Amino acid sequence: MKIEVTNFTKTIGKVNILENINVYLESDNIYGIVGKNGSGKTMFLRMISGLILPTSGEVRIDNKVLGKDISFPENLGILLEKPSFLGHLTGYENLKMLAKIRNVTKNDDIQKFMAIFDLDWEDEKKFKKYSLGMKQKLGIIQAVMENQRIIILDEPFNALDETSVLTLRTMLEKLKSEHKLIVMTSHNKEDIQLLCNHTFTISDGKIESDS
Ligand SMILES: Nc1ncnc2c1ncn2[C@@H]1O[C@H](COP(=O)(O)OP(=O)(O)OP(=O)(O)O)[C@@H](O)[C@H]1O
Repeated sequence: MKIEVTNFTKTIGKVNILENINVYLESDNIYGIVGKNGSGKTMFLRMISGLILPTSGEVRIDNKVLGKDISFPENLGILLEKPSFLGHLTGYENLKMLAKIRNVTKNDDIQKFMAIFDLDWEDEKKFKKYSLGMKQKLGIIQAVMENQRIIILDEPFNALDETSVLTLRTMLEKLKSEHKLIVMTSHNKEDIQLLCNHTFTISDGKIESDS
C-alpha cells in the first residue's frame, strides 16, 4: 500500500490547519507523527483517512484520489481520539456489532483480541462503565481486528497501564512484520523511538521529516 500526499492544504476560516503537506508513506513501516498540542497531528490522520478533504492538493491511496476515486481508503483500520461505542452495550457486544458491518472478523477473534488486552469478553459491564484505559483498549481492538492493511492510531498509548503498553508495542511490531502501513501519533518519546522507523514533526500545520 502507498499513501501519497501532494501539496495538501486545509483551510478552516482563515487558518491553514494543514499547509502544503507533501509526504509519501508505504507498507512495512510504522510512521510516528509528533508535535505540540493543536499542531495538526489529528488533522493529518484525518487527512490520510479521507475524513477531511483538501482546500487544495490531494491524497492518493494506491493511486486512487481520496474524495474523487474513493471516499475512504479500503483496508483502513482507525483509532480516533474518541472512539464512538454504544454506552448501553458491553465491550464485546460493541465489537461484535462493528464486526458485522464488514463481516470478516469472527467472534473467536474478537474474544482473543480482548484476552490479549486483559479484557474479559464475558464481562457484563456496559461500555459506559468502562474505565478510560478499558475504552482505549476497545478502540485499539476495533482498529486492528479486521486485519486491515493500513492502520491509523491517534495516541494509541493514552491511558494504557504498563502491561498494556508492552502488549501494544509487541502487537504493532508484529503488524509491521506482516507488511502493514501504520501511522501513529504519540506524546511519548519512548514509544515513538522504539517503534517508529520514520518520524514527522508537525508544527502549525506544517510537516517536517525527521528521519
Ligand atoms: N473543526 C474544527 N474547526 C476549526 N479548527 C479546528 C477544528 N478541529 C481542529 N481545529 C484546529 O486545528 C488545529 C490542529 O488540531 P489537531 O486536533 O490536529 O491538533 P493535535 O496536534 O492533534 O493536538 P493534540 O496534541 O492536542 O491532540 C488546532 O489549532 C485546532 O484548534
